[in-house]
Amino acid sequence: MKTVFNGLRRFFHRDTCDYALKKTILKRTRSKMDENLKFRENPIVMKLNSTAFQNIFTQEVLDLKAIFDKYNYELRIAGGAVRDLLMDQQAKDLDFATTATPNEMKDMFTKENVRMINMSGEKHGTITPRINDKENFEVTTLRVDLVTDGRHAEVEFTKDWKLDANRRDLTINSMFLGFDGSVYDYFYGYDDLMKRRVAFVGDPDVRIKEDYLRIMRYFRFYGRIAKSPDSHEEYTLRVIEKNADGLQNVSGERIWMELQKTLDGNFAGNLLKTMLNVGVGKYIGIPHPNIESLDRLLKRSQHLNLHPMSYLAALLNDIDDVTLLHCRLKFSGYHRDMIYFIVEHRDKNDLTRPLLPYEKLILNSKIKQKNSVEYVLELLKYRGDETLLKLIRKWEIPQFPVTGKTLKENGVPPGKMYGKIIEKLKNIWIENEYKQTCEDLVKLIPSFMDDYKK
Ligand SMILES: Nc1ccn([C@@H]2O[C@H](COP(=O)(O)OP(=O)(O)OP(=O)(O)O)[C@@H](O)[C@H]2O)c(=O)n1
Ligand SMILES: [Mg+2]
Repeated sequence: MKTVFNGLRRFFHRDTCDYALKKTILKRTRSKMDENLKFRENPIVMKLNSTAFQNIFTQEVLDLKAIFDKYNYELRIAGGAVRDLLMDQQAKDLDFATTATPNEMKDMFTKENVRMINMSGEKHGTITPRINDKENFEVTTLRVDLVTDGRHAEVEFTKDWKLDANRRDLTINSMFLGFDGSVYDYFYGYDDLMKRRVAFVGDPDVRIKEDYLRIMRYFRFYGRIAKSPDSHEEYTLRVIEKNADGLQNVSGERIWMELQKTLDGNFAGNLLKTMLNVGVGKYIGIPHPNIESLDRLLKRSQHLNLHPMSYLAALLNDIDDVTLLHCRLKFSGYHRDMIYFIVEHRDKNDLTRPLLPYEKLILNSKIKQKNSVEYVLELLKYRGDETLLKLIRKWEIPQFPVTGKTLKENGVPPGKMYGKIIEKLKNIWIENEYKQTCEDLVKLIPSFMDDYKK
């Protein structure tokens, strides 16, 4: 009760809260559950017994469960792993939910000599024990999100599994799995999963306002679950549209993490278009998307297993757009260089030696050769040029025969001249189709030295 009061007090002193958010908070503090939300009285919908399910029981998982049993706390697998196991996929990582509070867990693990790491999640209920000095597990106390600012939540712990399921984003992510294989499903997530339906738990408006990143998660899971590219529920899309501006306060890194997975999955192009249609672009660094160019890309190259960067590149009009997007999403160096590379070189043509521009890009690149080969392959996929793609895949990268040592042995003084002469020799060697040997090229050095001395 004290937590509720503190939450409310803090909330009413916050002038940044908008009206919709206030509504959300009042509703959750009053009834603790979304009003009028239909739920199953008897939540156990089935018993899992698949191989994927049996595979989760490593010694460490069993030892973790034994500790909770010893202290009489309930422990279940929550969220994503349940969803994946129900689709007969291996669970990537296991998130656990428990009736024990963080303090109770800390006491228990301390008594059992289990080390806990990364205590930063504690105020949201997450404790991370390291079992047998081998594996870390995130175990989170059942909770209700009281006050949310669209990114972070102030929480209250509960013993009610249904309330914890209610605060989760999508019905398919709101199930729990007992160690005996029982699947606990309060909000018809199992039915939705079977129907391949992606829906928020209860009112999408409430769920999204609790954490605007859920807009991006919706599209990611749509790609994972849905059978066809455009079977979104109209109401869900309208609510996303209404809330798209909430994404402006979500960090670029988190947005990019979700978007990258979406563009790596099914229906990437369609989902990107739907996102832009509902007005997400402006808030994720693509204020003026070139949809026609994306359509052309999809037509010529969709079957080539495009990299996420190609989809994004198609939407960008020029290098300035790339810079804007990078500033918003904070790409890694590898991704940043790839998207600059594609946009910079996508319009180049050479009809006499069509491979030449790509060979030059690889041989002259200032970035690691392995990366430049990957960028060129993606550029050709982007262009939909399957003939060149095959040729460049077969191309054996020739070794440039001149090195710094060669220059030194031929009397070039160390310093700036080295780089310039190497570059010049390399271009001549490329233009002559790599036929010249080191001896041939060395003969050209004196004339270049004269040029640079002038
Ligand atoms: N914004 C978010 C993030 C997470 N969750 C809940 O927390 C669970 C775990 O989150 P996370 O690990 O991020 O996603 P998963 O669903 O496990 O998917 P993945 O397989 O990608 O880990 C989700 O299933 C969901 O129940 C949520 O409700 N809202
Ligand atoms: Mg997960």
